[in-house]
Amino acid sequence: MEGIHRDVGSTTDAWLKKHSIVYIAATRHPFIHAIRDGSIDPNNFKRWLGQDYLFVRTFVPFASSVLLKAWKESDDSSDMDVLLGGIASLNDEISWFKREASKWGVQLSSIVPQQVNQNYCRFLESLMGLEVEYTEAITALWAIEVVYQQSFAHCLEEDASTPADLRETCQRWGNEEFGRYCSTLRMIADRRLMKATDSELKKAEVTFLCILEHEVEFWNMSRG
Ligand SMILES: Cc1ncc(CNC=O)c(N)n1
Repeated sequence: MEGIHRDVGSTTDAWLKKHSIVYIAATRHPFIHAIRDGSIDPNNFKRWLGQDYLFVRTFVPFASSVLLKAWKESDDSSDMDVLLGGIASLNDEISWFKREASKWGVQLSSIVPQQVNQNYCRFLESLMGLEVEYTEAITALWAIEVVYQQSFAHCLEEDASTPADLRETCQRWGNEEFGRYCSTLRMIADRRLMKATDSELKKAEVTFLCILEHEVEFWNMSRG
C-alpha cells in the first residue's frame, strides 16, 4: 500500500500539490509582487536586506550541518559536492549583502534581528542538531532555497517591471544556475524520502511546512 503511494510521482511533487496554498503564499507574496511591479517601498526593501543578511549568517552554519550529515549518512558521495558548492556560493552571498547594504545606506552592524527572524533562526538551529536526520535536513534546505529561487525568478520574467536597481538582487536567486542547484537538492531529497520510514517521512513533511510558514512570515515582516 505504501509503495503504491510513494511510487507515483515524487514525494516533493505530492507535497507541493497538497500544500499549494502555503507554497504560493511563500513564492508569490505581496512583497515579491511589489518588486515585480516596481511599487516596492525602498524602506521595505532595506528592511528585508538587513534582516536577510542576519538570517544568512545563521543559514551558513545550517547548510554546513547538512553537509556534515551528508558526509555521515548519505548513500551517495556526490551529495557532498553539491552541498559544498552551495556553501561556497554563500561566501559570495555574504560579500554581496555587504556591498548591497552600503549601496542602500544600510548599516549592517546596527541591525537588530526582529522577532520573526529570531523565530526562523531558532528553528534553523533546531535542525542543526545531531539527532535530526539527513533526510529531514536536506528537505528543509531544499525548501528554503526553492522559495527564494521561485520568488525572485518570478521578478525576472519577460512581463515583469522589476526596477533596474533591484534586478541584481533578483538575479542572485532567480538565475538559472541557482535553479539547477535547487532541482538537484530536490532530487536528493526525493531520493532520500523514497527510502524513508513513515515516521521520517512525516517529520520531513512537517518541517517542509514549517519552512514555508516561516518564509511567509519573513516576507510579512519585510513589508512592515
Ligand atoms: C529568509 C530566507 N530564505 C531563503 C533564503 C535563500 N537562501 C540563502 O540565501 C534567504 N536568503 N533568506
